[in-house]
Amino acid sequence: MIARVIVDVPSRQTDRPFDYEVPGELAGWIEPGSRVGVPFGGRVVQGFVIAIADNADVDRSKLKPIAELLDHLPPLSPDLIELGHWISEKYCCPLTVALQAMIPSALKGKAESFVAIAQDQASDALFEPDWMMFIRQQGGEVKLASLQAKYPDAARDVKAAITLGDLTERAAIRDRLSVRKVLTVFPPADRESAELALTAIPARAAKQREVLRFMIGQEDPIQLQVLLETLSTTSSTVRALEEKGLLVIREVELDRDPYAGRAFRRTEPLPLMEGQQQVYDQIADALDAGESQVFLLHGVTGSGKTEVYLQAIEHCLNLGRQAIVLVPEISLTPQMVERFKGRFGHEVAVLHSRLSGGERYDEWRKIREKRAKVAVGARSAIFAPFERLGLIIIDEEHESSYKQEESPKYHARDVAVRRAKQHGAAVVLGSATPSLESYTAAAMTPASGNPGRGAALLPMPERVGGKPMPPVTIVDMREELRGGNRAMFSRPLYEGLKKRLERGEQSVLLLNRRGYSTFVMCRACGYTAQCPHCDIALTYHQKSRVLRCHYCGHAEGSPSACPSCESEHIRFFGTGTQRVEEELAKLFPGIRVIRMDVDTTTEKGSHEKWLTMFGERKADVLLGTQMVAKGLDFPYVTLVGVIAADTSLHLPDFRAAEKTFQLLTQVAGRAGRHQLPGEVIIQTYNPEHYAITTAQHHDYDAFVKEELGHRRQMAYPPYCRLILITLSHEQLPQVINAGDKLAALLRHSADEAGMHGAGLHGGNRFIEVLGPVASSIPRIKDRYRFQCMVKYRGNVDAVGIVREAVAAVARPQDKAGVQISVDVDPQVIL
Ligand SMILES: Nc1ncnc2c1ncn2[C@@H]1O[C@H](COP(=O)(O)OP(=O)(O)OP(=O)(O)O)[C@@H](O)[C@H]1O
Ligand SMILES: [Zn+2]
Ligand SMILES: [Zn+2]
Repeated sequence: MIARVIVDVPSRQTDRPFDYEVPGELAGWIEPGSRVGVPFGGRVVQGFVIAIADNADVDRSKLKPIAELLDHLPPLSPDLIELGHWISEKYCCPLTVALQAMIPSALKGKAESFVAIAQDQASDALFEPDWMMFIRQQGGEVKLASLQAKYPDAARDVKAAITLGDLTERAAIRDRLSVRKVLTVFPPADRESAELALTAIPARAAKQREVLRFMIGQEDPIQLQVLLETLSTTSSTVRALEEKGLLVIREVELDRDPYAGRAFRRTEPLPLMEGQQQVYDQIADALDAGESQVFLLHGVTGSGKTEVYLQAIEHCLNLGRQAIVLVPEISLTPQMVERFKGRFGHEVAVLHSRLSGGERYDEWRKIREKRAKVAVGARSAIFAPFERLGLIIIDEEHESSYKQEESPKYHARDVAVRRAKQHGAAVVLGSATPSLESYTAAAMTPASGNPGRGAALLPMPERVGGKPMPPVTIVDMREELRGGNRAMFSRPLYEGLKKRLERGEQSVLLLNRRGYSTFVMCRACGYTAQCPHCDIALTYHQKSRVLRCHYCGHAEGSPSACPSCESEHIRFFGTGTQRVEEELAKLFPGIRVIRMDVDTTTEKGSHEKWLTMFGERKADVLLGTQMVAKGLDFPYVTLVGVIAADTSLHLPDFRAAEKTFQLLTQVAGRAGRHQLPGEVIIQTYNPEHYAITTAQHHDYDAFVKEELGHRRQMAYPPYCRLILITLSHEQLPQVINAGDKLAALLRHSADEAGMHGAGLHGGNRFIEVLGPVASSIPRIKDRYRFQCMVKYRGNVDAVGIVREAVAAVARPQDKAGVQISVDVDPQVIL
């Protein structure tokens, strides 16, 4: 039997399967998806079996055997392997990179060396060195690392022993983490005879009696440590009972449950509102039909999308299938998790990056071992290893965080559609502000009947219970300035906050973080602190008083005088949110403010802590960045204020207006969701910009119409697709050279395909190559960066053209060569 293995050596030359012999004893265990250790280039590396074959492509006698099998259940299934091929093709990355992205990082093993005493080495206690005795004591084999640690002076002897063949060396893959096991005590199986034995225990062994009596009355096994603490006894007492055969102590696999000890109040399905019911029925029909179908659920904020998700999932589970729910990392708040745990209890596995590696691994195992039926998580939860997937929900589908920024640069939305096809599952993309890509795809297909290849649009234009959308006031900050107000709060926002304080209601304040970053500036000469390795300003961290670069991690102390003009008028601007907080305290003495930004939410569980506090009305204002804009549902929030709406409008990104509109609409949606009516105040310097005026009127359609006009004119998505190619090198001429070469190759291929050239944007099929130009951050980590952009439309294999051109320019063997990275459908263009 031959196994085709993809080795975990991500490079272009190794991006193909290698054949290995399956040793007889592993034949029954190895299957496609198995994780194995294989000899490769003189070491042992991890790999995935992607196929089993009878015959090898090469001379079979030359094949090496698989060294080891790493898990008893293969972590990947054939459908995930197929998905991996698709990702590697579509997003231009090695297959191993795509496969690695699908499994928890705990399973990214690394090789470890072991040394063993050779079979024919007889024991010679008199003359054997200590280290040899040590290996014998350990059962004949030890980790090389532990031998090195214990006998640092023996290196020469050990090496000699290996050369002579007295010791053999073996490599194996070790996982970063393993299953956590704890000693657990089991109650006596036969309680009657245990009662008898109890009477036979002598009175002086009172502790033993107490433990046994306790265990007889115990229904479930109990962790040894807990037992010892409960009865304040020692393990020798329990061991004594074990020796008498009265109790059993065994190692039991433990799940590191991040939500352990948390009681989630069970919720029942709510009777659906009419709008919800219509949407639900369509999704349920698709689930019943078991055919893959994509829906775009366009529901305004507070329209009750989550309840529709919950009931659709319930229907899916009743059909014996499983469901995945993706939510943006930032809104994967306890409030959100609670809603799913509250409905489906233990059947929910939660996967997000704030869990430790071990916790994430255990949640993943719950899915793998069929103990969980619903996975709620961020982007990578799309790979949850379910076998019969029925439903995939992507909440806030417009969020750019669904696109992974490092390789594999996949978009979870596109992967979801592909996975759903494999399983005959339904996909529900939900948003109050759908991305233009999804919306145009859905708008072209009718909501009922056969939706063909696109998505079916499911509108929910009204809030639950007919509650009105909150009125939005736009404040022109230029007018405020002309009127003599130079503060960061306009008069209407100041009045609004004051009123809320008087009434004991709550406010949410959003600071659009981008552009408001923290920096150091000299007031005398205008000097700003720059990273010496990247062409970008350093960020000031007030807590630690250091200047840090967000791209390369460079850190330095903050200067007390200007390095450029030696003036002492150098100012450190704290984070925008810190400044707002200070201002609030000045204006409203005694005001209780919760500030949520990167600085206050790094600690584990801090999100939860702040939101719980706010929910308990222990604060008047929740102030924060993007993270306060999404998903929150608090009944006493009656005012939402946006401090500066336009900081994101002028970014060099064709999606700037779309992102601004989405953010404003989302945050406005936090107000007046329950009994109390809400109000929204947006401060801006661009009051007539359509992204702001349409957000004011909650008018998604008007925004889309205007924005699509611009996109069509400039030939940007959704009117075409993009591939961004970034080249980098430490030497500027090298990057420029490689960039020119790459662009020339791309243009040549495009011409050959007969489709190159400007002015073709009107056609149904075109491909255009832009650049090379310097990236908008021209240098990161001492590497200069240039980029080319490929725009294309229609039935063109642009990815194929790019792949070939990149392969021709890049020399992967040459580590010092120009690095080229390809981003298909980029979300961030920097
Ligand atoms: N059928 C229903 N009957 C009564 N209340 C409901 C119903 N459906 C939802 N709700 C309530 O309405 C409120 C808003 O619902 P939900 O949070 O699901 O809206 P949403 O569309 O997800 O909003 P957003 O996009 O703003 O997060 C919640 O408090 C929810 O409990
Ligand atoms: Zn830097
Ligand atoms: Zn200066």
